Amino acid sequence: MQTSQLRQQIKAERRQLSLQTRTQHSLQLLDHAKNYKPFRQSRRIAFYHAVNGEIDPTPLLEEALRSGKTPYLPILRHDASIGLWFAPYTDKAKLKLNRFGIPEPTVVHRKLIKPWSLDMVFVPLVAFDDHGHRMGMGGGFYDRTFAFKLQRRHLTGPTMVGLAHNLQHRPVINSNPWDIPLDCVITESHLYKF
Ligand SMILES: Nc1nc2c(c(=O)[nH]1)N(C=O)[C@@H](CNc1ccc(C(=O)N[C@@H](CCC(=O)O)C(=O)O)cc1)CN2
Ligand SMILES: Nc1ncnc2c1ncn2[C@@H]1O[C@H](COP(=O)(O)OP(=O)(O)OP(=O)(O)O)[C@@H](O)[C@H]1O
Repeated sequence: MQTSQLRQQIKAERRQLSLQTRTQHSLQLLDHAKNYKPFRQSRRIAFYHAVNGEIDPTPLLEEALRSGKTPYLPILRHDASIGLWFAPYTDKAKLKLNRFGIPEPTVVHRKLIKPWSLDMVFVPLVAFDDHGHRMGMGGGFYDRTFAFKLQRRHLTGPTMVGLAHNLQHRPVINSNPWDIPLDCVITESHLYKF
C-alpha cells in the first residue's frame, strides 16, 4: 500500500477509537514507561499535545512532573525547514493554537531548549514497524529537527520514543533515507525496543 493511503487508513482507524478506549490506552502507557530505565533516568523530556485520536501522553507528563522532571512541548516556526523548537510545558490555559490547530506554548526565547539538550523525546506518529521506522503526519518536522542524530553519530542525542495505539503497528512500512529511527515505541500493550 502507498504511504499516503496507509496514512489515511490508520488516521481513520485511530479517530474511531472511543474516548473511553483512548483514555484507557494512555493510562496503560504509564505501566510500560515506568519499567523503562531511560525514562526513569531522563530529566528533560519533550511531550506533545494529542490531536486526531493520537495516544495522549498526559499520564506520562503527570508522572514526569511528580518525579521532578522538566517537560517540553514542540513549537512550529514560520520557516518549517528549520525544524521544531521546544518550550517548557505550561498549563493548558496558557497554550495557543498553531497553524494546524495544535495547542502550543507561546515563545519566550530565553526558555527555549536546543533539541540536542533533551534527554528523551516522546514522538507522535501515524504508523511504526518492526524495525523502528516511523511514519508521521508528512511534514518532516521531527526528521528535520533531529537530523543531527544521523549526521554525527557520536552525538547520540535524545532517546526517541514513539507513542502509539497498537493498531498503528505494521510489520513493515516504507522508509526514507532522512527518517530518524525510533529507539523504542510504547503502546497500550507493548514496549518495543529497536
Ligand atoms: N500532536 C502532534 N503535535 C505535533 C505533531 C504531530 O504529529 N502531532 N507534529 C509532527 O510533525 C508537528 C506538527 N506537524 C503536522 C504536520 C502536518 C499536519 C497536517 O497536515 N495537518 C492536516 C490535517 C491532518 C489530519 O486531518 O489528520 C491539516 O491541517 O490540513 C499537522 C501537523 C508538531 N506537533
Ligand atoms: N532532514 C531533512 N532535511 C530536509 N528535508 C527533510 C528532512 N527530513 C524530512 N524532510 C522532508 O520532509 C518531507 C516529509 O517527510 P516525511 O514524509 O518523512 O514526514 P513525517 O516523518 O511523516 O512527518 P512529521 O515528522 O512531521 O510527523 C519530505 O518530503 C522530505 O523532503
